[in-house]
Amino acid sequence: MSILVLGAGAFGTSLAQSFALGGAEVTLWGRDANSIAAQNRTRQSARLKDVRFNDLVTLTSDLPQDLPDVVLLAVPLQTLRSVLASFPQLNGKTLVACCKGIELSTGKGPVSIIQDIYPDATGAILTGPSFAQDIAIGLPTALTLACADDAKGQALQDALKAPNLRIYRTTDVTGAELGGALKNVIAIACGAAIGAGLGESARAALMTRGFAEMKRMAHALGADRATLSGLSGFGDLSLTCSSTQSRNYQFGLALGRGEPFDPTITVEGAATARATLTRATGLGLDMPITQAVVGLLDQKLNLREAMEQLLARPPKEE
Ligand SMILES: NC(=O)C1=CN([C@@H]2O[C@H](COP(=O)(O)OP(=O)(O)OC[C@H]3O[C@@H](n4cnc5c(N)ncnc54)[C@H](O)[C@@H]3O)[C@@H](O)[C@H]2O)C=CC1
Ligand SMILES: O=C(CO)COP(=O)(O)O
Repeated sequence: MSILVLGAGAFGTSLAQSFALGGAEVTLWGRDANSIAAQNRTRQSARLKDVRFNDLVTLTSDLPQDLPDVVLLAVPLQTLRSVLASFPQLNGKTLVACCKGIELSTGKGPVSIIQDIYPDATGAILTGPSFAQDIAIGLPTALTLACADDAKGQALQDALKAPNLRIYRTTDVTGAELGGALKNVIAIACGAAIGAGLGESARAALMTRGFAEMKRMAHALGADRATLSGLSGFGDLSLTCSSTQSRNYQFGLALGRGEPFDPTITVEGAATARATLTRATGLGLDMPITQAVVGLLDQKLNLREAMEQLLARPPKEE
């Protein structure tokens, strides 16, 4: 079995390492030729601590014409369309999105983006509660693989083997995409609440009511509510809203403390909050926490005002 991983950041590196440990020959492609050459020389990951590449991982910055059938796409969601478009040899392959978010310019998730560019490809998404550093050092992790065609999903599930990964399967692509995308927005809200000293009770309220927003949007877009209760939804929401390993949560903490945040760090929830709010407005959905996050990002609200707005909403049934 051979696999290509596009994107040699944290997540791409961890998946390459894990599937190599499972016996696959993995090509890990990164755009930065100098960094790839250095990692090839040292066999140490530049992105993850204490990770020495397995011998079955080949690093390259030069994508061959002839590609393996299974390609994992581990680049930030907002760059996915342009990365796909720059490699026409991806046409017809099984393309597995390993990114979380909603595209700002179209309101689409990663599998729809894949289908836009390569209608003949098989699109799927691998998502769920997983920190790259944990995966790369072999800690046990469970993920969701969503593919609309169940037979192809099953073949992919069989192919993607790693000793520390347990991969569950679903055909609900929309539900899996939305869970992974929207949990990052709620994690920013939770980080902001903790950063501003509003306390653990406030965080629990934001997580729970944030989950209600996630399910509301998923239902409106035809997803199965049960998917949202699984690894890709509730599972990832609970991890991301409670761990300082999460960059979305860290970004929220900085917002809440009024501190700057390194703009080069991948924080998918920021663009996704804006894309989600636009989509929700179009669908006539009430998503007050997402709206508050966008207000904070756009500096139209401060944290006290955002909390006051949420608390002053008319009473309703849970
Ligand atoms: N880091 C983690 O623990 C996890 C990350 N993810 C998801 O994986 C996706 C990627 O995130 P990370 O690997 O963590 O981010 P990262 O910031 O560590 O790496 C992103 C990689 O994408 C590359 N990249 C950025 N723009 C590019 C472009 N235009 N063309 C080619 N390459 C480009 C960068 O050079 C970098 O190597 C995100 O959607 C994230 O939500 C999912 C689960 C866990
Ligand atoms: O998606 C993740 C955990 O499942 C990683 O979260 P961050 O992108 O917030 O670091």
